[in-house]
Amino acid sequence: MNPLLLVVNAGSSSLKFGVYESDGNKMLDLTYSGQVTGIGSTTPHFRVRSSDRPRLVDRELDTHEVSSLDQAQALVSDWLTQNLKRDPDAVGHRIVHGGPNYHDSVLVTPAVLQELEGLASLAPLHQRNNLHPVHVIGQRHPLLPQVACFDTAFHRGHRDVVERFAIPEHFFQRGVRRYGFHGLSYEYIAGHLKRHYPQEADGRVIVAHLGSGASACAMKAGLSVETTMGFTALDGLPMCTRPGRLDAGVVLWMMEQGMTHEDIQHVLYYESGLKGLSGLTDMRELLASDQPQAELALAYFAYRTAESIAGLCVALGGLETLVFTAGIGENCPEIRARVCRHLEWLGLTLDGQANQRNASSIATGESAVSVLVVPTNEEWVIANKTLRVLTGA
Ligand SMILES: Nc1ncnc2c1ncn2[C@@H]1O[C@H](COP(=O)(O)OP(=O)(O)O)[C@@H](O)[C@H]1O
Ligand SMILES: CC(=O)OP(=O)(O)O
Ligand SMILES: [Mg+2]
Repeated sequence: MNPLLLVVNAGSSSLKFGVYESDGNKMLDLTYSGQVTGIGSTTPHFRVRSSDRPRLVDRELDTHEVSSLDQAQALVSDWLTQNLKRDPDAVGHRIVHGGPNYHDSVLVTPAVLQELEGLASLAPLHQRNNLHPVHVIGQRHPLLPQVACFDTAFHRGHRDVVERFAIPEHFFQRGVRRYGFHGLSYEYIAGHLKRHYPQEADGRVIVAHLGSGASACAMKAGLSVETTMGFTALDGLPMCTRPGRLDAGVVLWMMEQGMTHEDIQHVLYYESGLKGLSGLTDMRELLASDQPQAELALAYFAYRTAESIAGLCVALGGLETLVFTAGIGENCPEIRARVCRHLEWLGLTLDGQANQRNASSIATGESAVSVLVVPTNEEWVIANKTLRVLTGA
């Protein structure tokens, strides 16, 4: 029988999953893909599509039904138990932080699990949530292979000037480095460009992954050469509840005011970014609001995102292709337009109608930079990596 793979991708506001059948060498069919989105928001939603039914499940949830990722995991686990005709042969997980030692996906062993748990404080929104299903599945099915696929792996191998912080060397030796995240998404985009836009893929590309967490990555020949996130998933672009780049002096000031580590962590991971500026977390709510704070949050998000994209141009010596992806990047013409307006000095001009339609190519014919909208698919990358670890290929 063909191996069946389950993929679990826990983001900061969503839980996505996929069930894939493979022939042992390559992926054949996506049996189910599903997601619980808007976790912790006022509009959580559960969707599942199968190969023949695009809306197998399409259910709005009550806020209290899934106010946490734990509840979302229980919901998905119950659904899979009721609907999968047989147990999967392996499970692939998105694990946000791989630390200094993991350059590629690995089979989870008790030692690997222990090391990954040790990184939890570097990704408080994600790591424990990512590892929770590994534990639960491991307890129920101790012989089932589970594979950890890292957000950080795609960025390993950066040059020293990119990977280092300008602080004393011993911190670097102890793992204080710019790791970068969203690597599974960037790897998907790199593969997509190679297949569908081979000429662009060979050139100077920046990918803006704008979801609940947001970052951007400069790529040359499909490889990451620079990215905006660093030691943790706090740095770089502003996000739904994280500030993005922040003067470290602000954290020192908070400590001086008597705030505890926990208080500061909470402010930086749950209360900042769009929410800090406007009180609203979801981009759709912001766009619908007529409050001046909502306008400030939108303007800040677009300005700082464009500013970071401009910074990444230094790593590439210019820019030929800009790709928008993830929840906001794929679905939000207003934000793409605002970001691109800040980049017009690059010779970039957007085709307003194509942008409004979420078309796959949204720059004008005269634009010096081509602008693409590519739906990301981290689950597909995880499924392929899981299969490779299983087969030792
Ligand atoms: N149609 C839309 N218009 C604008 N923003 C959207 C739309 N759909 C989703 N989003 C935004 O995308 C975000 C989720 O992106 P996603 O990449 O799924 O996040 P994550 O994987 O980090 O949980 C939401 O917080 C919301 O702000
Ligand atoms: C790393 C990160 O921020 O991930 P997400 O966008 O899924 O929250
Ligand atoms: Mg995500």
